[in-house]
Amino acid sequence: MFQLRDVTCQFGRKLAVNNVSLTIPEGQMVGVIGRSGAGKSTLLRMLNRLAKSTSGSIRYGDIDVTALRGAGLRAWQRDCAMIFQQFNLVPRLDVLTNVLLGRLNERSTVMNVLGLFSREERIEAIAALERLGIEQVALQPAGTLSGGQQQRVAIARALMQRPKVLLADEPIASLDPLNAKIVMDALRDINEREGITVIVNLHTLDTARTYCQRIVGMAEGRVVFDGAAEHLDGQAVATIYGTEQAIDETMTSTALPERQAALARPATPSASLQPLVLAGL
Ligand SMILES: Nc1ncnc2c1ncn2[C@@H]1O[C@H](COP(=O)(O)OP(=O)(O)OP(=O)(O)O)[C@@H](O)[C@H]1O
Repeated sequence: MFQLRDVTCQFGRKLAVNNVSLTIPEGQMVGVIGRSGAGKSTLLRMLNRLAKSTSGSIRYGDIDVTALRGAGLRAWQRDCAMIFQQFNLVPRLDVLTNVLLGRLNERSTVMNVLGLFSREERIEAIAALERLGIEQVALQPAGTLSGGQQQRVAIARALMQRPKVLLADEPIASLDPLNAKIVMDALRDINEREGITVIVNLHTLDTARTYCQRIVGMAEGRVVFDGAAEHLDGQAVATIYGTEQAIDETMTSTALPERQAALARPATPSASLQPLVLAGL
């Protein structure tokens, strides 16, 4: 489990995250919400050490995350995968290679320099793509895919890391509601089936309510709400978003009419061997 004690991150005079203490048991799906600038991204980035805390302690089980360096830090960043709003794929490389890049940290430098991936690694990458319903695009350049497809590739790449924790920094902020639903369903499925802890920053309140067992609300760097979705009442929302006015949650809704929702369900993975053949297996 994660244990954060009095964690602070300061940029110059700006306190991006201010004295945050949280305990996150393994296997939870946690939504972090708050206004722009509340400190959500900085909090997530400190968890996998893309950002360094200024003070306080972050532990994951026996690991003192804040003290990690070198090989220990690389191992942690493999265990703690992250996906981003802008997908961060290599657009000119094909989808399969992008997914295989999730394995780079575990391989020898020679294998990496030669760009060699084993048959087992390729099969695992195809299986990850199948699970997300996009195995048919395995050999297309990643940059030619739609945003929703690209985010699914990013999730497949994260799965290749065999992570213990999946951090998602506004993964649906650039997607339309249909693709947002596909991506959030995939994150929920990974959380439920593998028991991987998922911590996801969200702008849309109703998405947090629908998908997250636990919601953490941030305002000006501090945690101002921490509880179950059903306890997120009007007063809590006003504290998080700093407004007395009721927020119209349907404005940013990811809820879909039933017909569109049916379209959003990933197709059953095809029994066809075509992607494997295409991938040279
Ligand atoms: N590298 C940085 N250097 C200076 N200031 C930063 C840096 N990163 C974040 N900040 C500042 O810290 C505060 C928190 O930023 P952060 O990106 O964590 O907020 P956020 O809640 O994720 O916002 P958004 O929803 O817009 O992404 C903001 O005021 C931001 O300008």
